[in-house]
Amino acid sequence: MLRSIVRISRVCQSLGSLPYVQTQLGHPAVRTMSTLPWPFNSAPRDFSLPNSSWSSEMTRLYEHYNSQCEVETEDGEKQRGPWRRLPSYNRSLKYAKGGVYLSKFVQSKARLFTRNIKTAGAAFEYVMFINKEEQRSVCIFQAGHLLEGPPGHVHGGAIATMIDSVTGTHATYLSGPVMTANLNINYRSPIPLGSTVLLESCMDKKEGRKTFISCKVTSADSSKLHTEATALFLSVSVSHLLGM
Ligand SMILES: CCCCCCCCCC(=O)SCCNC(=O)CCNC(=O)[C@H](O)C(C)(C)COP(=O)(O)OP(=O)(O)OC[C@H]1O[C@@H](n2cnc3c(N)ncnc32)[C@H](O)[C@@H]1OP(=O)(O)O
Repeated sequence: MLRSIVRISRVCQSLGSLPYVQTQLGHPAVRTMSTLPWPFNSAPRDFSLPNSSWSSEMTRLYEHYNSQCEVETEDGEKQRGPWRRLPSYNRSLKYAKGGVYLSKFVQSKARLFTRNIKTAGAAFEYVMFINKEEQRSVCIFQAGHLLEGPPGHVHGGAIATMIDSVTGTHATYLSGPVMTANLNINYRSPIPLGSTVLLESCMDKKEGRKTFISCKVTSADSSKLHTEATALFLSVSVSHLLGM
């Protein structure tokens, strides 16, 4: 028991020195793993890559943003573009530095809420891109049949979940470990089940520990506003985040 506690505290220290977000955003350790061929490749499945459930609209938008993650210079050289795709796992803690040990002790059966359904396309299909310079993000979201609220339309709680996830990821990217303190949502028009929508978030301001983010959900062609939200995130310590 004592040994476990010592191990947990060491892991917490190493996590504390590493912004939590680095895990989600392609921590070098994850990249190294993914370069090894199978069966030595123990990298987790990245849930934000295209799969057969994606609609043509979802795929088109993915390709639009993905093509801007790497651009070609006039000399034909490739360089990083304005956007960056964020990988997404269903058990992020396990893939943090030292997290493989911590995940054995902390909620070992826990899975990221939005990534916990195995059937592709059944619930939350999404991919998120960040534009660091413009401090904004975009998420392409396709709502599956398990997210029904009003007949044929997406449940308001599922929309709130996506807004919290997108603004929360964005705030984490900007400010390190954070928790949602306040989330304010206006539902303007229902989202048809199975449709692809865009969630666009931008940072409004940062004041000390507070990061203010706003977000809007629109149809894929941006012509229809579905939902608007503002969110406040407070920077927290890693131990607060893990409830320790
Ligand atoms: C890559 C990662 C991907 C992540 C994606 C998923 C993201 C999902 C994010 C979540 O869903 S987090 C889960 C839902 N949130 C929670 O469970 C948070 C529960 N609440 C808390 O843990 C604490 O209340 C909290 C950390 C938010 C704040 O507690 P603190 O003790 O750190 O702050 P404190 O109460 O001292 O307040 C600090 C400042 O914030 C202000 N504040 C706190 N709560 C507020 C609030 N709700 N509304 C407005 N202002 C608030 C407070 O007035 C004060 O302002 P001033 O400094 O100007 O005086």
